Amino acid sequence: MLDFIDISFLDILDILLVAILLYYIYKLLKGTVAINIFLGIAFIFLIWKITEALKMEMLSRILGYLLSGGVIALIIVFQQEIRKFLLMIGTTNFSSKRSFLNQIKFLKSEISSETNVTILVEACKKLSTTKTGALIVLERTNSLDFLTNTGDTMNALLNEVLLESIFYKNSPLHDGATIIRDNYIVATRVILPVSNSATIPSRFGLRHRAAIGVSEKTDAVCLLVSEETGEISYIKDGGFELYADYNELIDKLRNDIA
Ligand SMILES: Nc1ncnc2c1ncn2[C@@H]1O[C@H](COP(=O)(O)OP(=O)(O)OP(=O)(O)O)[C@@H](O)[C@H]1O
Repeated sequence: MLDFIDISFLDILDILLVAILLYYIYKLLKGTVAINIFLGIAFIFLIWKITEALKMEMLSRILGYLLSGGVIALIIVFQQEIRKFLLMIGTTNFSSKRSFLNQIKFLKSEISSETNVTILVEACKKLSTTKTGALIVLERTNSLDFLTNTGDTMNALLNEVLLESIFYKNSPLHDGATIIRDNYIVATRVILPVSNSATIPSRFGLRHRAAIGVSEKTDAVCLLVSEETGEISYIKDGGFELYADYNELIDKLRNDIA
């Protein structure tokens, strides 16, 4: 009687993989209009499965044709998202680049690969007191190469004065975002994808939307100094990470990029 509860290991694996797939799709579409299209399709799929189970031949066949024929339409509608999805999967380094580097640290003792978080926060504090706008993106496991190409590449060891001078208002490099990989500034004047999320309060402009955008599309985290208020924001996973003081911010950063 309880035959239907007979769940094998492969069933659990199947459910787990579908859950991971759905999570990635949700992460990709969160805050965009595409999420409504996705929910619409999921709803039609659910109805189709119910009509199939209830053996409602005609309706299930119509919905089946609609869904199978719609695959091509979906590829066209979601062209951008599919591209980003593949990029996200393709650039996810499951073995964690940093832990690998840490393991072979003894081979390159004089070169530090770990981001110096204190330098970052000290630079932001200085920029904050002068109300100088800044947008710093910290690469994690997803490669940001597709973004660095939109700006000027450089290869400079992270340095507080250098960071401050990049964002200095009259500097030719101050516009756009600066990308940090390990302990290096690898690009400046980078154009980030802007978030369309309707939940971002209207007082936040493009700088904040760009920081949220890149943290939605990739696993990068951002430090942002507002030109208007001098406030330092820490952005992660498409949202603001709150912190009580600078020490907590440093701890959070260390945790997230270690
Ligand atoms: N897509 C983008 N990618 C990277 N940087 C961007 C992007 N859009 C805007 N910026 C940066 O943000 C600056 C404009 O910020 P804006 O005033 O619109 O933002 P804000 O969120 O209100 O921040 P602030 O509080 O500093 O004013 C631009 O000069 C540019 O340097």
